Amino acid sequence: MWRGGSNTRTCKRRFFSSPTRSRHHRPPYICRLHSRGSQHLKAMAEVDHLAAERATARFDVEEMKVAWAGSRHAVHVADRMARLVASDPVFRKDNRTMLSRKELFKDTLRKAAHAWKRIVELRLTEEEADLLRQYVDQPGYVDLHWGMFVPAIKGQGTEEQQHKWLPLAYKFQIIGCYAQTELGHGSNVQGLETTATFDPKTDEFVIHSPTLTSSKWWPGGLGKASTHAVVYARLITEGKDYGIHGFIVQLRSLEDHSPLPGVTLGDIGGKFGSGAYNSMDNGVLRFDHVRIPRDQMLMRLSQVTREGKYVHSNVPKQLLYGTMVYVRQSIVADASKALSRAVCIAVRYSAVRKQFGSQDGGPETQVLNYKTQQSRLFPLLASAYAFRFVGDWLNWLYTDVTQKLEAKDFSTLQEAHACTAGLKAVTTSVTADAIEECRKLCGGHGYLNSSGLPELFAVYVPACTYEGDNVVLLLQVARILMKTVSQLASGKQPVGTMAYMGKVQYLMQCKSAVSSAEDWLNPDAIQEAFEARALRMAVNCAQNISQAASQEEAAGFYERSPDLLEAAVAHIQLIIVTKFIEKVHQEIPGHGVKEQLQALCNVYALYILHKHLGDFLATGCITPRQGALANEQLGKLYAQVRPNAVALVDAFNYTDHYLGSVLGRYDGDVYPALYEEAWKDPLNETVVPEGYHEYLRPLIKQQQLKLSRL
Ligand SMILES: CCCCCCCC/C=C\CCC/C=C/C(=O)SCCNC(=O)CCNC(=O)[C@H](O)C(C)(C)COP(=O)(O)OP(=O)(O)OC[C@H]1O[C@@H](n2cnc3c(N)ncnc32)[C@H](O)[C@@H]1OP(=O)(O)O
Ligand SMILES: Cc1cc2nc3c(=O)[nH]c(=O)nc-3n(C[C@H](O)[C@H](O)[C@H](O)COP(=O)(O)OP(=O)(O)OC[C@H]3O[C@@H](n4cnc5c(N)ncnc54)[C@H](O)[C@@H]3O)c2cc1C
Repeated sequence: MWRGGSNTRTCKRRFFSSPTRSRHHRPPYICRLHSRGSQHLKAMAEVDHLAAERATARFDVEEMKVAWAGSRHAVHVADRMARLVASDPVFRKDNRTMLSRKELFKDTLRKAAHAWKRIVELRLTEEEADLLRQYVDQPGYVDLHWGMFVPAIKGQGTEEQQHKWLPLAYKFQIIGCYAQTELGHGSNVQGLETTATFDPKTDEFVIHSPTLTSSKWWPGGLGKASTHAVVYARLITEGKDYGIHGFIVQLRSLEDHSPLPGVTLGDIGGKFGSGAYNSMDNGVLRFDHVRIPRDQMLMRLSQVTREGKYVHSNVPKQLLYGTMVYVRQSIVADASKALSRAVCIAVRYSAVRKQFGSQDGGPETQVLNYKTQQSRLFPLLASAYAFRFVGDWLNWLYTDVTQKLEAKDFSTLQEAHACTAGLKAVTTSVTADAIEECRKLCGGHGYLNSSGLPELFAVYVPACTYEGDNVVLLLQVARILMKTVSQLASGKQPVGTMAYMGKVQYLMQCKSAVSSAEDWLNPDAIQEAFEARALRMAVNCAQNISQAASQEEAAGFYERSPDLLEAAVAHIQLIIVTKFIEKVHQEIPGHGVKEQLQALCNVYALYILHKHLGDFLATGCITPRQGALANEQLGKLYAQVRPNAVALVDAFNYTDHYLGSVLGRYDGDVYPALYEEAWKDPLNETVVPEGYHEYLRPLIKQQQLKLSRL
């Protein structure tokens, strides 16, 4: 209805003849169209364009919301916080991609201050405050303050240090960040160059950046906002380098925010995408012999005495990496949020969008009905649910390991490291690719900022790099896999997520019993195929490394690292599949909810099997015929998901504000919204663009003159 040719033609004519005007003095045709748009929006406000889709759902959406959120309480709190944010004009974000970097940063400061005001006024609990910040949905210094600075002090500070610093941080009397990465080194933490040299004469550490490459580079919140940082530096005392340790360092005056003497700092510059992560002040920091009191070294794991003697508590030194482990597990939960947002937009829009299918002027086909659209989109929908459940499990594992560490039981440290590193790597890589796929699934309109997808991608994609580059993290998993394989011969039974490797005799020679497409619905068949694939890939790598007898083991590992990456991915995919199967085995209330989750679990597993068929065939876990049967079953599952697709994304319970997408609107009224949104662009503030008189008019006139001379 909005494609009416005659109006468009009128528009064009008048555009060319109109002088420059402000938006408030639009030519009549724009006002007419525009007000028609607004009236239309109003008239249609109560029309649910997706009602027919919602009516075909075969399960109780309210109960699915509970399964997704984890509990009825969680649904309720999230709902309240999301609405609180959506109804507050300060938290508006639809204009974000049009702001300059300075405006965007100031807007972030304003939102953070307003969020804090609301948290205090409403006396929100920690759970509520976290959710409120999540729904504000704008990266900023508070993420690092709460997400890394506070956890670093909690994890690595003594009781006394926590007692001193945490109350200041909790009340925002100081703002902190996590300053680890340097210009020259990020992945290689042991290669950091900043020094903290103990001076026994004054009982102080001298923090210094000896080279350009030792400049701290990247820490979020450092550039402009933070007053303090936990700085990671090489501890030097009595002339000896004891490696990397954490120190609390004040960077800016608490009076006027100016840098303290010896401190040079600023923002590192604009980043990928408009809006997006540019709201964050990632910073650069250099120290010129800055002195801090000795008691600002985080001393829970090791200490320096008044005399300068280094004392290491009887704990694994990797506990220094504890903050990264904590953040990695929270990033897995964030992956399901980002992925579910993109999928929600793509599913709703695919149900609204129609193309082809009618030869006689009748209704066209919803693009969601195309099998290709389903085979690209439904695995992503299933992955969002899979990541949600594995994220919950990882959170449980993290809590369990933390309790054990408190009791000085370090036996599960390796398991925590392997699972957080591996799951962080796989879920963020898949999510980043999936957001881009969702953009393509939305066709041309997906490329508009108003679809919300470009910004979501730009904000999300650095998750593949921060908190550990994904390749570097997967190689950590591979190393642990190789260690576990090498211990099998000595009879040591692997535990936790590696326990399946203990079935090595069976898994190395088992053959899948699948003989029909339906057989792939049996979770035992899936589990066995995934276990056998993961183990055989790991064992193959171990054999190849040891067969390179002339080489050192490390050199063999280096040579085989591309294969090792794939073995690590296979192991992590097994964990995700296993946790999804376990979830579906639990009692899940609500009409049809369990059946839907069962279908999604099968979609996830069979999609991975189909995508990595080469691995399954090469390791002899399944035959080509069984691979074809898996694909056949996948097609049947897509047909089962189709009538439930819109309701399955409704279960994420996202407000239109949080989604931030005209394509993903709950009511599906996409076209008027797209049309309306276009007029908000600053380029439409004048009908004749700035620059017309300088560049366009002279060009056109010159060409006209040339033509007239011919
Ligand atoms: C909807 C929108 C969502 C938006 C979401 C926004 C969320 C915002 C959240 C965050 C904002 C971003 C903030 C970013 C912050 C950062 O990036 S901070 C910097 C992070 N840096 C890194 O991650 C560096 C990565 N490197 C490392 O971790 C290490 O250098 C290493 C690669 C692990 C290597 O370590 P190292 O050199 O010390 O040693 P190795 O020889 O490899 O290992 C020795 C043994 O230690 C074990 N190990 C290693 N790490 C750990 C660990 N963390 N825990 C436990 N054990 C560990 C390793 O297995 C070896 O064991 P072994 O001796 O038995 O073999
Ligand atoms: C948006 C953003 C926010 C950040 N926030 C913070 C923060 O708050 N605080 C902080 O301290 N840091 C922060 N960082 C830094 C971040 O943690 C590092 O960038 C990250 O750990 C990767 O390290 P790198 O940059 O040194 O990458 P590099 O290690 O230089 O990676 C370059 C390439 O080398 C490859 N590579 C590296 N080592 C190996 C290896 N051993 N084997 C095979 N391949 C390898 C990588 O896979 C990659 O392809 C942030 C980064 C970003 C992008």
